Amino acid sequence: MNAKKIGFIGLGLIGGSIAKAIRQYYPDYDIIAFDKNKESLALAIQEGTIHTSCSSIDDNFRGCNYIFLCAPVTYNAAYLSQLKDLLDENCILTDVGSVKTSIHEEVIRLGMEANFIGGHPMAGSEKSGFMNSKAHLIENAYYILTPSAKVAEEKVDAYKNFVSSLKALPVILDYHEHDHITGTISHLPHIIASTLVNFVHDTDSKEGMMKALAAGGFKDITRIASSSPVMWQQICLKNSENISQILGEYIEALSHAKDLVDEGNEPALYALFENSKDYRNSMPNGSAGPIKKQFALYCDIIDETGGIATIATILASNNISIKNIGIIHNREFEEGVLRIEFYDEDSANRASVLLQKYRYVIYEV
Ligand SMILES: NC(=O)C1=CN([C@@H]2O[C@H](COP(=O)(O)OP(=O)(O)OC[C@H]3O[C@@H](n4cnc5c(N)ncnc54)[C@H](O)[C@@H]3O)[C@@H](O)[C@H]2O)C=CC1
Ligand SMILES: O=C(O)C(=O)Cc1ccc(O)cc1
Repeated sequence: MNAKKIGFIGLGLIGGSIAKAIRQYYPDYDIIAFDKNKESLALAIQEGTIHTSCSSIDDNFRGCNYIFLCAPVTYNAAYLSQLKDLLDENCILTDVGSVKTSIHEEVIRLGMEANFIGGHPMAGSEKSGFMNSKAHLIENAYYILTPSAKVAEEKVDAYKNFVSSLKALPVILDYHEHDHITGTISHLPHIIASTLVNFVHDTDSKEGMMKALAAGGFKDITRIASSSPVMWQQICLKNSENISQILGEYIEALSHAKDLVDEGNEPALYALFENSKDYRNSMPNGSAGPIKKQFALYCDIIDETGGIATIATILASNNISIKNIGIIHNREFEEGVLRIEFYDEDSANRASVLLQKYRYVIYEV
């Protein structure tokens, strides 16, 4: 296959991860990038992820087969006009933004539909920047494509195949539908997480007891409150209609929950938690989806020197690699447990069987 030229505008967590995946699967492709952060570009050159770092959207971008817009959503749309005269007829112009209607509207306004296929990898994290990017970030994750009305079928097929070749799972969606779906399953949860964290901050005592005692449940549902403020500011500005409507409906759901508490409505409160438990448990547990599945188990451990080393040795001598390991102290595990994270499900299952053989008590959460 002919080596292709790929351009990136924005080389942070997502741009960097896609560039690294391309470098891994297509080592001979020419990758060029522009980012306002010069240090990221220097690091990407040094690591061999990109060949050319650009100080603006300049002539280097001519002749690209693909151009990925990977900056926060407002900037992606703002850069389209600078790209217009640099695109070949065959170039596939795409973005990775979390909101799609606004960029499609700008593409239509500028007459760039024949080149544009919107994109959105449903993978990421609360971390940002090139230094946190990873070649396998999009692996097994759904990758939504929103083709423009006037883009040729062959371009859509080529892009779908390219996404699959990077081990992501392409899904075609209408861009309006995309913004309603992500408004509900991604944008609303981020707003809930951030307002909840701020609520604790604002209502906590001077001594910060709430902060000190915040348990696993609070931390689980607020992890994403640590995400990039500029990215989420721009998502809220660009998907405001959907988010406002969805927030309105969600506030009604919260208000209904308050009514049940005020009434002391036993059956309805039970049903609230039973329904959520059943539906949450029915969600696929594969690695695809916005939150990558973590393959972790929890293990009781006596707090003594060498305790962790013994477990690490048992696992290592059975060729099971540990991704992360650490002691957790919270209300669920009063005595403190060891949390061990693995790279895949098979390793987690083998570790569980093995450690139980050595009489460790294992919790799979
Ligand atoms: N973080 C996540 O989990 C996900 C983010 N996205 C989308 O991906 C896009 C990028 O997000 P991340 O990579 O997470 O953010 P990031 O903050 O890690 O990367 C953004 C990059 O764009 C650069 N940048 C910012 N403003 C710029 C400008 N005006 N000109 C040139 N470069 C500029 C930054 O220096 C940074 O390197 C956003 O549109 C976001 O909506 C999509 C899926 C997941
Ligand atoms: O960290 C997480 O779990 C996320 O939710 C990441 C994420 C953030 C923004 C997106 O548009 C898609 C995925």
